[in-house]
Amino acid sequence: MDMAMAARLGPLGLPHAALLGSSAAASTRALPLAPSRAPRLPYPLPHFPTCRRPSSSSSAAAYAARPRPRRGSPRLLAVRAMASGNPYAAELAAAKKAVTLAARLCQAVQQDIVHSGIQSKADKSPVTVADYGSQILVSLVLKMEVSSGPFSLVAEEEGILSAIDDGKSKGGPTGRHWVLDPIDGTKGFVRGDQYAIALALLDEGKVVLGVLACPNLPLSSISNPNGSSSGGQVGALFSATIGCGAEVESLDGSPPQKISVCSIDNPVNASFFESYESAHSMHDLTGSIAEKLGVLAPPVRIDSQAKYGALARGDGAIYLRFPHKGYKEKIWDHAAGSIVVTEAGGIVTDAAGNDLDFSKGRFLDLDTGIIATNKQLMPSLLKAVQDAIKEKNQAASLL
Ligand SMILES: Nc1ncnc2c1ncn2[C@@H]1O[C@H](COP(=O)(O)OS(=O)(=O)O)[C@@H](OP(=O)(O)O)[C@H]1O
Ligand SMILES: [Mg+2]
Repeated sequence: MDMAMAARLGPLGLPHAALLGSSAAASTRALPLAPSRAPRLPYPLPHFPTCRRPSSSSSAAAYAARPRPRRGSPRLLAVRAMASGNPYAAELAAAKKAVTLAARLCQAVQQDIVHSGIQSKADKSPVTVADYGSQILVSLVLKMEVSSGPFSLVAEEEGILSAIDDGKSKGGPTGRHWVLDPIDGTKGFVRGDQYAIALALLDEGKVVLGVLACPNLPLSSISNPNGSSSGGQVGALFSATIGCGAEVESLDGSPPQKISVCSIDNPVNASFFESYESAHSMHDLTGSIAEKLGVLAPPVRIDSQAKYGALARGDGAIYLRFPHKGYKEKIWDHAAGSIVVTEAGGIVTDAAGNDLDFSKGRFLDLDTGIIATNKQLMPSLLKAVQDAIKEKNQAASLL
């Protein structure tokens, strides 16, 4: 993000409110929800990964002429999984469908919340409807589309309704577990700002797939709002599968585009993302890290894992997250976002430079905070982080 753009972010500490098109009228569309007649679901056109498509023209012609089963059928998913060479292709397609559908529900509810001004009242029921509704939709779609083996879902919302009891799984180092945050960035959602539906798959303790639906994030870079090639389209779907790279497409189903983190190697040209809520990340510490590193641009504050998506496509160079003492990070707040960034060529670690370990159950066991950037900036970022933490601890010990 350049300095001119940073200066346009506005004086109220609400950079994304203006920049990211966060007014409900501009950024959300009232899309029709699923008809109640299950199991017919209004799926968007599926897109499939392109890890190893045939490259020669004759094999491409044979590929194009292959017998085509009914769109969306389990057999089609299996055939495409084999053709693409991506062992998680069926799961990826199902995950994209699931979060796209959940995003439609959330968009409709957010529009209602913002229009009715309900966010200022004590009544939390619309958020609850969207949260549980999102989880139920994702759970149902995954169960319908990915039938092999036992179904295990680690999700933010546990219990309450028997229909979402699937969210009670504890995760862990063995087997496959879906990891879901049905609305990540609830505060942003209620404010009418950024949020995400974040879904990942753990296989033997490793994140192998992640999808992030960001209904209010512009499809093109937020670092260059004037250079938009997507006609001001809002609503981005990020996805990544281990070893296959990361992609972004519109939530309306445009063809996926490969994405990669920025190649900035001088912190002077870097910008950094952090939590919108100061209760979720220590803005004084992140400010000190940025200063030590030599970052000149002010922080770009965005709710939810939309930050990981924006970082993965190079809208900014660095992501810093330092919760206040005692907070335990949950796996659903980072699983999808972290694989989108690493598959886009970035690095995600804790404050000590360790990889995030998603095999320990519902929580991440990590040192102090989470940082992400490209390979060029990571060594100096780690040093700045450690220096800033030391300085903060020394100052605290003097009190
Ligand atoms: N006290 C505290 N400290 C740190 N983190 C917390 C805390 N409380 C909640 N959370 C989790 O933060 C998730 C959203 O945080 P983000 O940083 O992504 O967004 S935000 O800018 O703060 O809104 C948020 O996600 P959702 O609960 O899904 O909205 C929480 O999982
Ligand atoms: Mg969350």
